[in-house]
Amino acid sequence: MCPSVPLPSPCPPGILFPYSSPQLWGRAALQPPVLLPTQRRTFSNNKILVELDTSSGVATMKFKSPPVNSLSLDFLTEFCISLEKLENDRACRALIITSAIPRIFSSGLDIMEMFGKSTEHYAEFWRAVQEMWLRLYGSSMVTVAAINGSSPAGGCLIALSCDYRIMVENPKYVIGLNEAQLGIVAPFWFKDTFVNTVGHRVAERSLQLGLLHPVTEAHQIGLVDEVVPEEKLQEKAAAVVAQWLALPDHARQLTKSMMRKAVLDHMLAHREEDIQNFVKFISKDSIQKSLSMYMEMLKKKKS
Ligand SMILES: CCCCCCCCCCCCC/C=C/C(=O)SCCNC(=O)CCNC(=O)[C@H](O)C(C)(C)COP(=O)(O)OP(=O)(O)OC[C@H]1O[C@@H](n2cnc3c(N)ncnc32)[C@H](O)[C@@H]1OP(=O)(O)O
Repeated sequence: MCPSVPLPSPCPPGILFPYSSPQLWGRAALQPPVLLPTQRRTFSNNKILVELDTSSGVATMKFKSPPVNSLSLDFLTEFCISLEKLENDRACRALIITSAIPRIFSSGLDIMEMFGKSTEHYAEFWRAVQEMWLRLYGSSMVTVAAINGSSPAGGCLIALSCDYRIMVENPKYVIGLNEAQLGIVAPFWFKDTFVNTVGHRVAERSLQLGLLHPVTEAHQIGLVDEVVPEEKLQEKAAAVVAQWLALPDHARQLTKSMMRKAVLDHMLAHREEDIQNFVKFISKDSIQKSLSMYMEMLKKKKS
C-alpha cells in the first residue's frame, strides 16, 4: 500500500489467523481490553465531521463545506488529517464517507484553487490532491462511499477510491470524471482508478466525452455498485460494512493491497513529475481561459 499509510500487520503475511470469532479479526481486538466511557468518539473541524463508533469499529465522515463541498486546499488538508487519525486508530476498521450538504456529495476540485494563482500554489494544491488519493485509495480500512448527491470529477475520484459505492436513487444526481468538459484532462491516476472500476472501454468513452452519468446509468456501467432510496442509504452502508468486516482484516487488507499496489506504486514513482505536469498544464493561458469560461457558465446557469 501507500508508504505514507503503512499497513497494520495483525499477523505476519502467510500465517493463518485464528478463525475463532469475527470480533477477534479486527484491529480493535489487538488492543488490551479497556473500559471506554462512551462508544462514540467525534471530531470535527471546519469542513468535515467524523464520528467513530468504537464498539463496531465503523467511522462515518460527513463533508460539510457549503455550498458544494468543493475540494479546496483547506478541505483536502482536513480530509488527509482525518484519514490519518482514523488509519492510526486501532479501534477503527471501516469508514463510510457521505455528505451533510443536500443534493451534493462533492463538486470536485475547487476550481478557484486552479485559477489565477502562483505556480507554488498550484504545486502545493496538487500535492494535497495526490495525498488525499494516496491515503484513501491506499487505506487499509474498509471504505464505503454513501453518495447522497452529485459527484463530478474530484468528487467521483473520492467515491472511486473507496471499496464500495452506494448512490441515492435520484434522477437529478450525476457522477463521473467530466474533466474534458472543462477543457482539462483527468490525470493518469484518476484514469487508472476509473479503469480499475469500470473497465477500459467504458472508461475510454466516458473520459473522452467527459460524461456525467445519471445514477441508473452509473449503476449499469459499474461506476456505482448499488442504488438505494435516500432513506435507506445509511442502513445499506452499515450492512455493506458489516459484510466486509465479517472477514479477517489481514486477509482483506492484503487482497486490497495486491489489487491496488501497481496503480499506487506507479503514481508514487511519478509523483514529482505529475506535479510538474499539473503546474505546467494548468498555468497555460488557454487552460486558464477554459476554466474561467466554465466558472462563468456555472454562474450564468444560476441566473
Ligand atoms: C500529456 C498530457 C498532460 C496532462 C497533464 C494533466 C495535468 C492535470 C490537469 C488538471 C487536472 C484537474 C482535475 C480536475 C478535477 C476536478 O475536480 S475539476 C472540478 C470539476 N467540477 C465540476 O465540474 C462541478 C461544477 N459544479 C457543478 O456542476 C454544480 O455547481 C453542482 C456541483 C452540480 C451544484 O450545482 P448547484 O447546486 O446548482 O450549485 P451552483 O449554483 O452551480 O454552485 C454553487 C456555487 O459553488 C460554485 N462551485 C461549484 N462547483 C465548484 C467547484 N468545483 N469549484 C469551485 N466553486 C464551485 C459555483 O460557482 C457557485 O458559486 P457562486 O456563484 O459564487 O455561488
